[in-house]
Amino acid sequence: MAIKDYLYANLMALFVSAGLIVFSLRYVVGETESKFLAIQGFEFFENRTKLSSYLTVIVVGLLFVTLPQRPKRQKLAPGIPIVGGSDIQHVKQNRKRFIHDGKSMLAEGYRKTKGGFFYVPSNCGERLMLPVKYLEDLKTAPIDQVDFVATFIEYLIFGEKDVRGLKDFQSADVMPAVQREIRNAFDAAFPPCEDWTEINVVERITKVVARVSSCMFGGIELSENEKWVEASIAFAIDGFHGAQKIKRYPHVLRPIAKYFISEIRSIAGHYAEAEKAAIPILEARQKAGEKALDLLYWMSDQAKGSERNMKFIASILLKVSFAAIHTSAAAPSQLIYDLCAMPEYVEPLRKEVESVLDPDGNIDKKSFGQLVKLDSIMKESQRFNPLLLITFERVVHTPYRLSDGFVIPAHTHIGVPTSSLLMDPDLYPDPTRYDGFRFAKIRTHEPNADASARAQYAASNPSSMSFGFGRHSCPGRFFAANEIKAIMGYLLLNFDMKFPEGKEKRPESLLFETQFLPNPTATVMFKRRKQA
Ligand code: HEM
Repeated sequence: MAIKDYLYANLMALFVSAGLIVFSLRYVVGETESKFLAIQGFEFFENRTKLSSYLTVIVVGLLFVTLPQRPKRQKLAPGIPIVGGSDIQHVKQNRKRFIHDGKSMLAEGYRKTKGGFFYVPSNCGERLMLPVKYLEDLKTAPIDQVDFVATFIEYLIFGEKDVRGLKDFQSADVMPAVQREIRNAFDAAFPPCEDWTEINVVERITKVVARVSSCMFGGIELSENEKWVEASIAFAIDGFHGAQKIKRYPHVLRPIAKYFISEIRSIAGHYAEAEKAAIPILEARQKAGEKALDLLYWMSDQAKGSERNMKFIASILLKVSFAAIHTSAAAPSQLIYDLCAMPEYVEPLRKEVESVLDPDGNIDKKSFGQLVKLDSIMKESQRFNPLLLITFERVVHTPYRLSDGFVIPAHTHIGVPTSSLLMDPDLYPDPTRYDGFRFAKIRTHEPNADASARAQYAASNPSSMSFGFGRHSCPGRFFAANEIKAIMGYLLLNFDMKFPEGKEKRPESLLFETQFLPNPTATVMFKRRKQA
């Protein structure tokens, strides 16, 4: 069976490899003249036998080295419906459809099964969508059986590293420095906006977020390092595009193919930039015995054994930026679009932010929790435009039995259809109505402290799955919540905004596989407010 799977999945690779072997063997016996190689001036290979031996060794080595990486064929659990039909023709069509229409496919599966099990075809096989009642069973499942890391094709490029420890980092302490940096970041990323000025929202807000997040990562020295900030933005983009390109290659060829993909080749440069930025900061602190409140200090302080290596710490910093920047930039971008479409929310939010400012014009540590309306509209904005349609994504490697006996077959991508849950009328009454203060009302009127806590932006629970759940739930969500509040607070107090004339429709989000991204080309007019 294993051999059959392997042949099936890597047929093309085997053809290519077999071709190369035949080619090299023919070379050994001297039946082929290589004019091409001669023209290209490969004098190095003066001896054809040598060349053929190299090729043979490379190809055979490649097959052996990559043999364990073969994809496993998936078996489907009996009786579970597949969105769009279960005959192979429809499944194949729907795998393609999922790339740009996954949201409605998930909604269909969720509606028809009333939140039960269903499969949704995708290019990583038929993904099994789980009812949320099983999250408790799975949240502590052994990592080698219910695997989080395997869901990220980017890890092929970046390598793996468990960064869960991040949840213990106290990000609230860096918020005063972060707020000072927000002013600098807007000055650098935004034009003066003395009059109405048209700005590409996603591009500029990503720059602001990258800089502000860098302040949390490594203080002002890191956030003012333009090369680092650029590298941290590009790392995620190259990682994403590189991963999309490498996915087109059979597993057996990926270890080689990655050297021919420009985005993946650029990644080495981003690591070098991370080292150039982080190592001098770490060294200076070590020399001076200096403590700091940022993530870099915290990581170096927590590092044990081989982790104490500065290059290693710099690489982790870059990987955290991958998880942090584009995710946190999406939220304010979507909220800006919402506020331009529903300007009636602007004044109440401004008033709330003004009411908690300290004499320096900052939001202090405790006051972030008092921004109930802002927190609420951030959550409502995320409910309508969740960054990820599916969360709690895992790969189940071996058959996994749930508490009621249902067995998830081996080699299955599982997940929760978050975008559909967020529109479930049993969880969110009148779900298609945008009610910016829906969660603020719950927090103000709900006597039950638990229900009130569940209505917070950073909550992670079976009805609020945007930050995942369980042992891999997003460790950066509390920082993200405060960072987005501080950025939106600054924007609300310092800018008026509106859609450009003739483009008043809220820009639609861009759907790609499981991602639902803020429209990357949309623009908004900004104008600086006159300070009283
Ligand atoms: C609004 C912004 C953000 C969103 C929507 C978001 C969403 C998520 C989601 C859905 C997961 C997977 C959880 C699961 O499958 O159970 C995750 C994991 C992760 N997030 Fe976030 N995230 C955000 C911001 C951040 C920030 C600011 C940081 C870092 C400072 C961060 C660091 C991480 C890390 C390191 C993981 C992997 C955790 C692990 O390996 O166990 N995220 N995030």
